[in-house]
Amino acid sequence: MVHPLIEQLKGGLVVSCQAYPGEPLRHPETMAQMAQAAVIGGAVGIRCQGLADISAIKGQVEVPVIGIWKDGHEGVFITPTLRHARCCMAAGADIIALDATRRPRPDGLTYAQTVEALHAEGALVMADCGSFEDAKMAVDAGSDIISTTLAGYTGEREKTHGPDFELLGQMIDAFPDVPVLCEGRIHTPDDLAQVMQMGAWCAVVGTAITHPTTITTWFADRLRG
Ligand SMILES: CC(=O)N[C@H](C=O)[C@@H](O)[C@H](O)[C@H](O)COP(=O)(O)O
Repeated sequence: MVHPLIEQLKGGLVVSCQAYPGEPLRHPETMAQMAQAAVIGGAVGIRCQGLADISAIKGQVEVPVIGIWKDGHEGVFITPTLRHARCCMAAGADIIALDATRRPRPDGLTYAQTVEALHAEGALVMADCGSFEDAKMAVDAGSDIISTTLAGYTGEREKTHGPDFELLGQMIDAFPDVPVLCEGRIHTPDDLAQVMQMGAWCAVVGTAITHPTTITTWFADRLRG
């Protein structure tokens, strides 16, 4: 049985609103404004980072919020421990996304133990996977959603120019009973249409909608040839 909150995301676009450390837009109110703007444009959900951003965004939008807490930048850093996940929950996230790779976690728990503890506390868990093997592990652990988020970032798969269509297809084929979300390098409406046509439950778009510095480089680089 798919939870009603996850059902709400079906067939839709989730917009990731994140600004990175040191960037001009890194402020909870700014991210909350970004999230509101995305919802007005048709986002059915928001993904966001950090406890302050999660609570600021939850205070402004009605759509489900997927919360993460990035701590560090190497190895397991997306909601790396049970403590980080619990804090995201307490900040108001409706769904907690976690690094769902097979790498060791800083608190010594396995991914499955982390999911079990979170489920016992009533949380919904999204698995940020980097490979098919990760996805299998995440499904076995009972994840509520599995996603291609970390494909191309863990050394297990090549970083494709656009979304990792191959991994997405493998996940959709192998796990027909689990919602499979496509996230990572969806840069155009055509990419989005393609992943949804392949059978993704929903898709997350970040950079192409909410990261103006990168979008600017896409244009400015053309001028430099
Ligand atoms: C690998 C990693 O750390 N991904 C992060 C996860 O939250 C974000 O930096 C991405 O922006 C997000 O996944 C959306 O992807 P894209 O920005 O490519 O649409």
